[in-house]
Amino acid sequence: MLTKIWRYSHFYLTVSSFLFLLLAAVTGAFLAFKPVQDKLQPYHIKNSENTSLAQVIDTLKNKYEEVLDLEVDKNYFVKATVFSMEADLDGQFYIHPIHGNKIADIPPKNTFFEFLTNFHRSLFLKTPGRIFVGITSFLLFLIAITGLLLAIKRQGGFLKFCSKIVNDKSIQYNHVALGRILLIPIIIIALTGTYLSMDRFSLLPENNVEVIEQKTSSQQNIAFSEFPIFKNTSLKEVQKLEFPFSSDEEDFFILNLHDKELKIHQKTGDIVQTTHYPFIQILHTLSFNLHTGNGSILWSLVLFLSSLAILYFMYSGTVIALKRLSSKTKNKHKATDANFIILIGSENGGTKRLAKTLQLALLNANQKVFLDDLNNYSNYPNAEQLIVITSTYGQGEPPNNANLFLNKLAEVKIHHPFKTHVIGLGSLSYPKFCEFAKEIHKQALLKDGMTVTSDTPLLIHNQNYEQFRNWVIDWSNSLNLNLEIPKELSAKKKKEITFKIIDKQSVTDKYDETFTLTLSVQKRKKFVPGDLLGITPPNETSERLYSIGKTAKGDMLLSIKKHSHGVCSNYLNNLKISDSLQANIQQNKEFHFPKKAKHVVFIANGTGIAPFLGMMHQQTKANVSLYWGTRTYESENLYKPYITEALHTKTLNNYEATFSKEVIEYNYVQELLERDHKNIAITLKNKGTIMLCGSINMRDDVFIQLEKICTKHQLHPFSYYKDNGQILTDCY
Ligand SMILES: Cc1cc2nc3c(=O)[nH]c(=O)nc-3n(C[C@H](O)[C@H](O)[C@H](O)COP(=O)(O)O)c2cc1C
Repeated sequence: MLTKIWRYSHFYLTVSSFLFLLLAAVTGAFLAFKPVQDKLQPYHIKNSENTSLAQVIDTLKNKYEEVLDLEVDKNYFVKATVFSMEADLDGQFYIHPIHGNKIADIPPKNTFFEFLTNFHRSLFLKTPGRIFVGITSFLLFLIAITGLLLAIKRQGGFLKFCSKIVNDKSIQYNHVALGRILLIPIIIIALTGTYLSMDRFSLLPENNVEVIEQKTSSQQNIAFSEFPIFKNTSLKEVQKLEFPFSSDEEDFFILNLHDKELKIHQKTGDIVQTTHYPFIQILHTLSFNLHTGNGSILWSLVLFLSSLAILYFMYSGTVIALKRLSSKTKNKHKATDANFIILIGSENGGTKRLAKTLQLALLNANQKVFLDDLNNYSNYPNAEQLIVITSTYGQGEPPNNANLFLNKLAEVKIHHPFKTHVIGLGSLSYPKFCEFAKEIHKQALLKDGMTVTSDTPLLIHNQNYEQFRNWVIDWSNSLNLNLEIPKELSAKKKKEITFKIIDKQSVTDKYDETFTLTLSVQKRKKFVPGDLLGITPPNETSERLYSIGKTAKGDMLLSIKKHSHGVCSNYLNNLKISDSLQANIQQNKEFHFPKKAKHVVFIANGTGIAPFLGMMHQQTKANVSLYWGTRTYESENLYKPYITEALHTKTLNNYEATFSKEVIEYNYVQELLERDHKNIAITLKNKGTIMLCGSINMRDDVFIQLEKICTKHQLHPFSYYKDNGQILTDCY
């Protein structure tokens, strides 16, 4: 519920301030260069900020006939106002603080920055504009805070806020990851902007000024340059020094420091009055400097990046919001009339898109279907089929529109039984893959009236539409519905390219047939081992994905197990040398060889070895071990040439194989890992990477073994290395 409030607040606050925020961020980005421009003036004398005030006064008094005042700006450039008979040494100009010479005239204000500053402050609308800008600043503060709360929720709690964000390549990832870096500067910009506006409109409480009168202690006249206060004050502490108007004792030096103003007796050097600035004034200066970057190039750079980030957040936020809005639910039939009920758990709309495809297909087949959020679960008197489709978030938690479902499920009695199917959408990058769907499936099995037909829910990684579509086809066929469901979810057709088969090797043992295809890529299209090749066999609609390997010559290598009824594997097996093949290359950056790691361990079973065969040739720097599980000695022959060559060229340092159908000591890779626990522990400890490719079962067994190794060697918990990006998987 709270998340919903934050999300809506975040959304509506941004919408309401959109235009002003846009203008403020664009102008703010340009204005961030003002401190740089200021600092690039030639008046800056390095280290002069430590020069004592006494030294400067002495120099000026000797050099000019009369000195009126002295000012030190944020960049420690020193301005003096003097009287002189020489025309060009009269008035206010920049001086060298050590020898007092004039270095430059005060330049006229930069019209570009003047213009931008006015626009940024008031949009040229005078007082109403200033009010709008002030309110926008405050709204930006609220947007940043609600964004922070949402990011904390997304990460699974306050303590996990700084832990690694799983990069699912979504725009939401960029939104959160960038937000986490620049949130603090943005909050500072928003708060200081609000403060300056409030100050401008006198909305801040009045603070009493503290004035302390001091009695003069000495009667002795001393030279200015000997005044203790001048000797002990360096230029960097000074804002302004006004010289006495006349030699009359009633006229004093007025020295403005950063936190107080001092009245100094012009003969004795005694401080006769100290006025401490009110806190509000100090805060004003601080706010001004923080908001404008005044005096600091580094901070102005941060302000520039933050302004750009605000623009990016507005763009990415709009895309995220549009995605959510476009997946709003519309129903033609009522819940009480429908025979098909689709209930969804979705946070970002991906699940909804799949569910809506099914809803549309059922409507086109003249079926009464009702689609709703899992949280709205109730009684469905005419329901025959219930399809639950849900994603999982956080640490295996429900998405927002499904957090009440399990309680409702327990409460609502079912009067008319119906068949129930559970589909989970998740990502294998998370330790608790589709956990919420699994929980629903478990509860549904126990619920009277919900006839659950399969032992396990359908679990889908990365919103794989193909898998979902295949399920819909099987399900609708079993009901004799023959639904028409589109071949592709998005209208965008992936770009296919032509490959030529240049080699084929196969091995058959008594269990199965496995073969490799070497493909030459026309037009030398770029690919990296670990990318995926999407192949749709002729007269077929569904695409199959194969992990891509690479030969030493740079050709593409595929490793395929032939399934007796497998359409795609049979199609590929029937291809002959010189035949061509149409397919598309899909980048899979999460499974590329880690360029920086010094230790890498490859773990694979079956044809999962393919990407590693390519990766071995691509590297020379890391110490690489390959653990591979297969069935028989014969099956190893297919890959032997690649492995032998890599061992010879030392791009592979260690190779261990297990054979599950042979009578030997080690049958499965996880057993070899147990034996070689030290190698694994060293890899994890030295920030190395462990890459897994093969079956989900192998992955689960290997994970259990890796957990044990972490405990045995007193390393961090296994989840730490996963979160750290040291464990990469491509399992199916
Ligand atoms: C912050 C975050 C946490 C996630 N946590 C999990 C998780 O614990 N288990 C899982 O299987 N998937 C997890 N996922 C992946 C989503 O469930 C998956 O991307 C899903 O398709 C999103 O569907 P939706 O767009 O309908 O919300 C997470 C995604 C994000 C962004």
